[in-house]
Amino acid sequence: MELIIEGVSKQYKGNFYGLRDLSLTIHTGILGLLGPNGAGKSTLMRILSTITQPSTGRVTWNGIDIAHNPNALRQVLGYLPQDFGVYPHLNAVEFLEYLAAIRGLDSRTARKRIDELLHLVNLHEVRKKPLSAYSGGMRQRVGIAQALLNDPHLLIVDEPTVGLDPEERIRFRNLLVELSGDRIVILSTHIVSDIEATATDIAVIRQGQLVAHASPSSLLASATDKVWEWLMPSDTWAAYRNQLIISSTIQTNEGVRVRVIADTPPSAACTKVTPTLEDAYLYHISASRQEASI
Ligand SMILES: Nc1ncnc2c1ncn2[C@@H]1O[C@H](COP(=O)(O)OP(=O)(O)OP(=O)(O)O)[C@@H](O)[C@H]1O
Repeated sequence: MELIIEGVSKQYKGNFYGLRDLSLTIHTGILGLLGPNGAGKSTLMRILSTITQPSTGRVTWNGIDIAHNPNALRQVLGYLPQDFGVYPHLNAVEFLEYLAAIRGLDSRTARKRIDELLHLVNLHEVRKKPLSAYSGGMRQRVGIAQALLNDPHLLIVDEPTVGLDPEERIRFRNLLVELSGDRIVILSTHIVSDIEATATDIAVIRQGQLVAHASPSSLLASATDKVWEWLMPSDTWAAYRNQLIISSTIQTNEGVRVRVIADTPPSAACTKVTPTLEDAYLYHISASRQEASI
Protein backbone atom coordinates (compact mmCIF):
# COMPACT_ATOMS: atom_id res chain seq x y z
CA MET A 1 0.00 0.00 0.00
CA GLU A 2 1.43 3.31 -1.03
CA LEU A 3 -0.02 6.80 -1.13
CA ILE A 4 2.22 9.30 -2.90
CA ILE A 5 1.60 13.03 -2.82
CA GLU A 6 3.72 14.80 -5.43
CA GLY A 7 4.15 18.58 -5.54
CA VAL A 8 0.56 19.24 -4.51
CA SER A 9 -0.68 22.83 -4.26
CA LYS A 10 -4.19 24.03 -3.60
CA GLN A 11 -5.03 27.58 -4.49
CA TYR A 12 -8.34 29.01 -3.32
CA LYS A 13 -10.12 32.04 -4.76
CA GLY A 14 -8.45 35.34 -3.97
CA ASN A 15 -4.92 33.91 -4.25
CA PHE A 16 -5.13 32.06 -0.91
CA TYR A 17 -3.12 28.88 -0.71
CA GLY A 18 -4.23 25.88 1.34
CA LEU A 19 -1.18 23.86 0.28
CA ARG A 20 2.04 24.77 -1.47
CA ASP A 21 4.10 22.20 -3.38
CA LEU A 22 3.69 19.47 -0.78
CA SER A 23 5.26 16.05 -1.38
CA LEU A 24 4.90 13.08 0.96
CA THR A 25 5.03 9.30 0.60
CA ILE A 26 2.89 7.32 3.04
CA HIS A 27 3.01 3.60 3.83
CA THR A 28 1.13 1.22 6.15
CA GLY A 29 0.89 2.48 9.75
CA ILE A 30 -0.39 5.61 11.47
CA LEU A 31 0.76 8.92 10.06
CA GLY A 32 0.23 11.78 12.48
CA LEU A 33 -0.30 14.97 10.52
CA LEU A 34 0.52 17.87 12.80
CA GLY A 35 0.21 21.56 12.17
CA PRO A 36 -1.12 24.76 13.72
CA ASN A 37 -4.59 26.11 12.86
CA GLY A 38 -4.78 27.01 9.18
CA ALA A 39 -1.70 24.92 8.26
CA GLY A 40 -3.56 23.07 5.50
CA LYS A 41 -4.37 19.78 7.23
CA SER A 42 -8.05 19.74 6.27
CA THR A 43 -7.21 20.82 2.73
CA LEU A 44 -4.86 17.84 2.43
CA MET A 45 -7.42 15.48 3.99
CA ARG A 46 -10.08 16.66 1.54
CA ILE A 47 -7.72 16.12 -1.41
CA LEU A 48 -6.77 12.63 -0.18
CA SER A 49 -10.41 11.72 0.32
CA THR A 50 -11.12 12.86 -3.30
CA ILE A 51 -13.59 15.54 -2.18
CA THR A 52 -11.52 18.24 -3.80
CA GLN A 53 -8.72 18.23 -6.40
CA PRO A 54 -5.30 19.84 -6.17
CA SER A 55 -4.68 22.94 -8.31
CA THR A 56 -1.32 21.45 -9.33
CA GLY A 57 0.57 18.24 -8.52
CA ARG A 58 -0.87 14.75 -8.19
CA VAL A 59 -1.75 12.03 -5.72
CA THR A 60 -1.37 8.36 -6.57
CA TRP A 61 -2.80 5.38 -4.70
CA ASN A 62 -0.83 2.22 -5.49
CA GLY A 63 0.32 3.89 -8.72
CA ILE A 64 -3.15 5.13 -9.82
CA ASP A 65 -3.69 8.87 -10.17
CA ILE A 66 -6.75 9.61 -7.99
CA ALA A 67 -7.73 12.66 -10.05
CA HIS A 68 -8.19 10.44 -13.13
CA ASN A 69 -9.61 7.44 -11.31
CA PRO A 70 -11.04 8.51 -7.92
CA ASN A 71 -13.04 5.28 -7.57
CA ALA A 72 -9.86 3.24 -7.21
CA LEU A 73 -9.33 5.00 -3.88
CA ARG A 74 -12.96 5.67 -2.89
CA GLN A 75 -13.69 1.93 -2.77
CA VAL A 76 -11.05 1.41 -0.10
CA LEU A 77 -11.34 4.74 1.70
CA GLY A 78 -12.79 5.49 5.15
CA TYR A 79 -13.10 9.14 6.11
CA LEU A 80 -14.07 10.85 9.34
CA PRO A 81 -14.29 14.57 8.51
CA GLN A 82 -13.67 17.31 11.05
CA ASP A 83 -17.32 18.40 11.01
CA PHE A 84 -18.95 14.98 11.15
CA GLY A 85 -22.67 15.33 11.86
CA VAL A 86 -25.18 12.71 12.93
CA TYR A 87 -28.98 12.52 12.66
CA PRO A 88 -29.87 13.00 16.33
CA HIS A 89 -33.22 11.20 16.23
CA LEU A 90 -31.71 7.96 14.84
CA ASN A 91 -29.98 5.38 17.01
CA ALA A 92 -26.49 4.10 16.12
CA VAL A 93 -27.78 1.02 14.28
CA GLU A 94 -30.30 2.98 12.22
CA PHE A 95 -27.73 5.66 11.39
CA LEU A 96 -25.08 3.15 10.29
CA GLU A 97 -27.64 1.13 8.31
CA TYR A 98 -28.69 4.30 6.53
CA LEU A 99 -25.07 5.15 5.60
CA ALA A 100 -24.36 1.55 4.56
CA ALA A 101 -27.39 1.64 2.23
CA ILE A 102 -26.22 4.91 0.66
CA ARG A 103 -22.85 3.30 0.03
CA GLY A 104 -24.41 0.32 -1.65
CA LEU A 105 -23.76 -2.41 0.96
CA ASP A 106 -26.37 -5.16 0.84
CA SER A 107 -28.47 -5.22 4.00
CA ARG A 108 -27.35 -8.63 5.30
CA THR A 109 -23.62 -7.78 4.98
CA ALA A 110 -24.31 -4.34 6.48
CA ARG A 111 -26.15 -5.76 9.54
CA LYS A 112 -23.29 -8.16 10.31
CA ARG A 113 -20.62 -5.51 9.79
CA ILE A 114 -22.48 -2.92 11.90
CA ASP A 115 -22.83 -5.40 14.75
CA GLU A 116 -19.05 -6.11 14.65
CA LEU A 117 -18.22 -2.42 14.47
CA LEU A 118 -20.47 -1.47 17.38
CA HIS A 119 -18.60 -4.01 19.51
CA LEU A 120 -15.28 -2.68 18.25
CA VAL A 121 -16.07 0.94 19.14
CA ASN A 122 -17.66 -0.13 22.42
CA LEU A 123 -21.15 1.18 21.68
CA HIS A 124 -22.99 -2.11 21.40
CA GLU A 125 -24.77 -1.72 24.71
CA VAL A 126 -26.10 1.73 23.81
CA ARG A 127 -26.80 0.98 20.15
CA LYS A 128 -30.56 1.52 20.52
CA LYS A 129 -30.29 4.93 22.20
CA PRO A 130 -30.90 8.01 20.03
CA LEU A 131 -27.66 9.70 18.99
CA SER A 132 -28.86 12.92 20.64
CA ALA A 133 -28.20 11.19 23.99
CA TYR A 134 -24.55 10.41 23.09
CA SER A 135 -21.55 12.33 24.43
CA GLY A 136 -19.09 13.96 21.99
CA GLY A 137 -16.72 11.00 22.33
CA MET A 138 -19.49 8.48 21.66
CA ARG A 139 -20.49 10.38 18.52
CA GLN A 140 -16.88 10.36 17.34
CA ARG A 141 -16.85 6.59 17.84
CA VAL A 142 -19.98 6.36 15.67
CA GLY A 143 -18.00 8.46 13.20
CA ILE A 144 -15.17 5.95 13.22
CA ALA A 145 -17.63 3.08 12.83
CA GLN A 146 -19.12 4.67 9.68
CA ALA A 147 -15.60 5.23 8.31
CA LEU A 148 -14.91 1.51 8.79
CA LEU A 149 -18.08 0.18 7.12
CA ASN A 150 -16.16 -0.89 4.01
CA ASP A 151 -13.09 -2.16 5.96
CA PRO A 152 -10.94 0.55 4.33
CA HIS A 153 -7.27 0.28 3.37
CA LEU A 154 -6.90 4.02 3.86
CA LEU A 155 -8.53 5.55 6.94
CA ILE A 156 -8.46 9.33 7.25
CA VAL A 157 -9.50 11.04 10.49
CA ASP A 158 -9.46 14.82 10.65
CA GLU A 159 -9.01 16.35 14.13
CA PRO A 160 -11.10 13.64 15.80
CA THR A 161 -10.39 14.56 19.40
CA VAL A 162 -11.48 18.21 19.34
CA GLY A 163 -13.91 18.78 22.19
CA LEU A 164 -13.37 15.38 23.81
CA ASP A 165 -12.56 15.05 27.50
CA PRO A 166 -9.19 13.46 28.42
CA GLU A 167 -10.65 10.02 29.08
CA GLU A 168 -12.50 9.90 25.75
CA ARG A 169 -9.42 11.23 23.98
CA ILE A 170 -7.30 8.35 25.35
CA ARG A 171 -10.00 5.84 24.49
CA PHE A 172 -10.17 7.20 20.94
CA ARG A 173 -6.39 7.04 20.54
CA ASN A 174 -6.31 3.43 21.70
CA LEU A 175 -9.05 2.59 19.25
CA LEU A 176 -7.00 4.01 16.38
CA VAL A 177 -4.01 1.88 17.36
CA GLU A 178 -6.26 -1.20 17.36
CA LEU A 179 -7.48 -0.26 13.90
CA SER A 180 -4.14 0.50 12.31
CA GLY A 181 -3.07 -3.10 11.53
CA ASP A 182 -2.68 -3.61 7.84
CA ARG A 183 -3.86 -0.24 6.58
CA ILE A 184 -2.78 3.35 6.31
CA VAL A 185 -4.30 5.61 8.97
CA ILE A 186 -3.85 9.36 8.63
CA LEU A 187 -4.66 11.25 11.79
CA SER A 188 -4.71 15.02 11.49
CA THR A 189 -4.45 17.06 14.66
CA HIS A 190 -2.86 20.09 16.27
CA ILE A 191 -2.58 18.26 19.58
CA VAL A 192 0.82 16.61 19.89
CA SER A 193 -0.23 14.21 22.65
CA ASP A 194 -2.86 12.75 20.30
CA ILE A 195 -0.17 11.18 18.17
CA GLU A 196 2.63 10.78 20.70
CA ALA A 197 1.66 7.26 21.65
CA THR A 198 0.15 6.19 18.35
CA ALA A 199 1.95 7.46 15.25
CA THR A 200 4.53 5.38 13.39
CA ASP A 201 5.39 8.46 11.33
CA ILE A 202 4.84 12.17 11.81
CA ALA A 203 4.47 14.88 9.17
CA VAL A 204 4.54 18.49 10.33
CA ILE A 205 3.02 21.13 8.07
CA ARG A 206 2.87 24.88 8.37
CA GLN A 207 1.39 27.41 5.95
CA GLY A 208 0.67 24.65 3.46
CA GLN A 209 4.24 23.35 3.34
CA LEU A 210 5.90 20.25 4.71
CA VAL A 211 8.24 21.21 7.54
CA ALA A 212 9.30 17.74 8.71
CA HIS A 213 8.53 14.09 8.01
CA ALA A 214 10.11 11.52 10.29
CA SER A 215 9.51 8.77 12.81
CA PRO A 216 8.66 10.02 16.33
CA SER A 217 12.14 9.00 17.54
CA SER A 218 13.93 10.87 14.70
CA LEU A 219 11.77 13.91 15.32
CA LEU A 220 12.69 13.76 19.01
CA ALA A 221 16.38 13.34 18.13
CA SER A 222 16.27 16.41 15.87
CA ALA A 223 15.51 18.58 18.91
CA THR A 224 18.41 17.22 20.98
CA ASP A 225 20.58 20.06 22.43
CA LYS A 226 17.87 22.60 21.61
CA VAL A 227 15.69 22.50 24.72
CA TRP A 228 16.58 24.37 27.92
CA GLU A 229 15.08 24.80 31.32
CA TRP A 230 15.40 28.18 32.97
CA LEU A 231 14.25 28.98 36.49
CA MET A 232 13.76 32.72 36.70
CA PRO A 233 12.24 35.07 39.26
CA SER A 234 8.57 35.73 38.56
CA ASP A 235 9.12 39.49 38.07
CA THR A 236 11.85 38.90 35.40
CA TRP A 237 9.70 36.57 33.37
CA ALA A 238 7.53 39.28 31.77
CA ALA A 239 10.60 40.84 30.09
CA TYR A 240 11.47 37.57 28.31
CA ARG A 241 8.14 36.06 27.45
CA ASN A 242 7.89 37.63 23.97
CA GLN A 243 11.54 37.07 23.04
CA LEU A 244 11.76 33.34 23.61
CA ILE A 245 10.20 30.28 22.05
CA ILE A 246 8.49 28.82 25.07
CA SER A 247 7.35 25.24 25.21
CA SER A 248 5.92 25.39 28.74
CA THR A 249 5.95 27.39 31.96
CA ILE A 250 5.38 26.21 35.49
CA GLN A 251 4.90 28.56 38.42
CA THR A 252 6.86 27.28 41.43
CA ASN A 253 7.68 28.67 44.89
CA GLU A 254 11.19 29.57 43.62
CA GLY A 255 9.97 31.40 40.49
CA VAL A 256 8.87 30.47 36.98
CA ARG A 257 10.31 27.28 35.48
CA VAL A 258 10.41 27.92 31.74
CA ARG A 259 11.10 25.42 28.99
CA VAL A 260 12.80 27.23 26.12
CA ILE A 261 13.54 26.11 22.54
CA ALA A 262 16.80 27.63 21.26
CA ASP A 263 19.93 26.58 19.34
CA THR A 264 22.15 27.98 22.12
CA PRO A 265 21.35 28.44 25.82
CA PRO A 266 19.55 31.79 26.25
CA SER A 267 21.23 32.29 29.65
CA ALA A 268 24.05 30.79 31.70
CA ALA A 269 21.38 29.87 34.22
CA CYS A 270 19.79 27.41 31.77
CA THR A 271 20.23 23.66 31.90
CA LYS A 272 19.87 21.39 28.91
CA VAL A 273 16.90 19.01 29.09
CA THR A 274 15.70 16.03 27.09
CA PRO A 275 13.23 17.05 24.39
CA THR A 276 9.62 15.90 24.33
CA LEU A 277 7.71 15.49 21.09
CA GLU A 278 5.94 18.75 21.86
CA ASP A 279 9.34 20.50 22.06
CA ALA A 280 10.43 18.92 18.76
CA TYR A 281 7.20 20.01 17.06
CA LEU A 282 7.66 23.55 18.32
CA TYR A 283 11.31 23.52 17.24
CA HIS A 284 10.39 22.64 13.64
CA ILE A 285 7.47 25.07 13.49
CA SER A 286 9.58 27.95 14.84
CA ALA A 287 12.56 27.09 12.58
CA SER A 288 10.26 27.22 9.55
CA ARG A 289 8.78 30.51 10.76
CA GLN A 290 12.28 31.98 11.08
CA GLU A 291 13.26 30.74 7.61
CA ALA A 292 10.15 32.35 6.14
CA SER A 293 10.96 35.70 7.76
CA ILE A 294 14.59 35.84 6.47
N1 LIG B 1 -12.66 27.27 0.85
C1 LIG B 1 -11.64 28.06 1.15
N2 LIG B 1 -11.48 29.28 0.56
C2 LIG B 1 -10.42 30.07 0.87
N3 LIG B 1 -9.44 29.73 1.72
C3 LIG B 1 -9.54 28.54 2.34
C4 LIG B 1 -10.64 27.63 2.10
N4 LIG B 1 -10.45 26.52 2.87
C5 LIG B 1 -9.31 26.72 3.55
N5 LIG B 1 -8.77 27.93 3.24
C6 LIG B 1 -7.52 28.49 3.75
O1 LIG B 1 -6.50 27.55 3.53
C7 LIG B 1 -5.62 27.48 4.65
C8 LIG B 1 -5.55 26.07 5.20
O2 LIG B 1 -6.82 25.76 5.79
P1 LIG B 1 -7.16 24.31 6.40
O3 LIG B 1 -8.58 24.35 6.86
O4 LIG B 1 -6.77 23.29 5.41
O5 LIG B 1 -6.15 24.28 7.63
P2 LIG B 1 -6.13 23.32 8.91
O6 LIG B 1 -4.70 22.99 9.15
O7 LIG B 1 -7.08 22.19 8.72
O8 LIG B 1 -6.65 24.30 10.04
P3 LIG B 1 -7.55 23.99 11.36
O9 LIG B 1 -6.68 23.19 12.29
O10 LIG B 1 -7.84 25.37 11.88
O11 LIG B 1 -8.78 23.26 10.89
C9 LIG B 1 -6.13 28.50 5.67
O12 LIG B 1 -5.42 29.71 5.48
C10 LIG B 1 -7.57 28.67 5.27
O13 LIG B 1 -8.04 29.97 5.60
